[in-house]
Amino acid sequence: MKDGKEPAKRASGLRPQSGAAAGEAAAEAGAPGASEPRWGAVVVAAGRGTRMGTAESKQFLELGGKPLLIHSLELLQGMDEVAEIVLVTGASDVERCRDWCRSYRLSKVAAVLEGGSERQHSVRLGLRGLGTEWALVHDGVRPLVTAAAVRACLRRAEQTGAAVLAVPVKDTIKQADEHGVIVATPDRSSLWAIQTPQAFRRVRLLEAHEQALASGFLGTDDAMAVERLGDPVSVVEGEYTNIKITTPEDLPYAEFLLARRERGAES
Ligand SMILES: Nc1ccn([C@@H]2O[C@H](COP(=O)(O)OP(=O)(O)OP(=O)(O)O)[C@@H](O)[C@H]2O)c(=O)n1
Ligand SMILES: C[C@](O)(CO)[C@H](O)COP(=O)(O)O
Repeated sequence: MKDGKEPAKRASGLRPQSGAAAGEAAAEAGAPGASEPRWGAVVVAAGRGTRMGTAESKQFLELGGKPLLIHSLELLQGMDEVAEIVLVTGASDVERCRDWCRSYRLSKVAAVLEGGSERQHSVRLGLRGLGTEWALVHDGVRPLVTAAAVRACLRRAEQTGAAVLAVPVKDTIKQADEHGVIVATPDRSSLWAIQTPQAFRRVRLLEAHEQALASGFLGTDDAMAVERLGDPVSVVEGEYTNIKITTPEDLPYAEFLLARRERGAES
């Protein structure tokens, strides 16, 4: 992986027309949906998965018979709101990701780009590859997000400018000092566990990430970059099943949730 400060390399055209260009063409032609907001998606998959500890990066491990990453790409591919997708991955994985995009017929994937050393850098590089007014950012390791949840997040962002999926915290949360002694118990009623997608006006999010880079700020999600500019970011209640595959026990749980979903039980 290269350092995030270098410019993003645009792929040599998995899909020739950018979402913005496609939207303009549709508007000119008076096509249905021409006036709908056109979303671009950055799917980040350039992490090393150190907490998972597998030789293969977790985003490429098999889930339900296909690489884990493909699940959320297929979901976004199927959503009318999404005009184009930029996939960001590690330097040595770009070619196999391009191959998968072709074989899984992910025609909305306009580019597969090389990411940066931190999630924040990967997002910024991905945003530079999009041409849409609105941008959502999704972790490639959250394969179980549903279209209903994504849609709710996008709709709220269109109303407020910025929105993220989240679920209310179920446990009591404690803050402990360096000796492991509790120092505070924040009021759980205002605490949310934050997920992706996170949705914004693309130019504002890019500006937020560029300012974060310039000032050496490193956040663990995209909202943090926007919050520090003073912009309000809304939380949209999502689903507890939208788990991030992070540690080994997450994978069999995801298999269970996927199988249950495929049997037609609740999501
Ligand atoms: N330099 C990075 C780091 C992370 N990510 C992506 O950001 C998402 C969330 O990150 P996380 O779960 O922390 O993934 P890893 O960084 O791979 O995991 P770990 O922290 O255990 O190494 C993942 O889809 C991951 O691939 C990325 O694109 N570029
Ligand atoms: C963005 C995120 O998914 C929100 O929960 C998360 O913060 C990214 O992963 P990490 O484990 O914090 O690196």
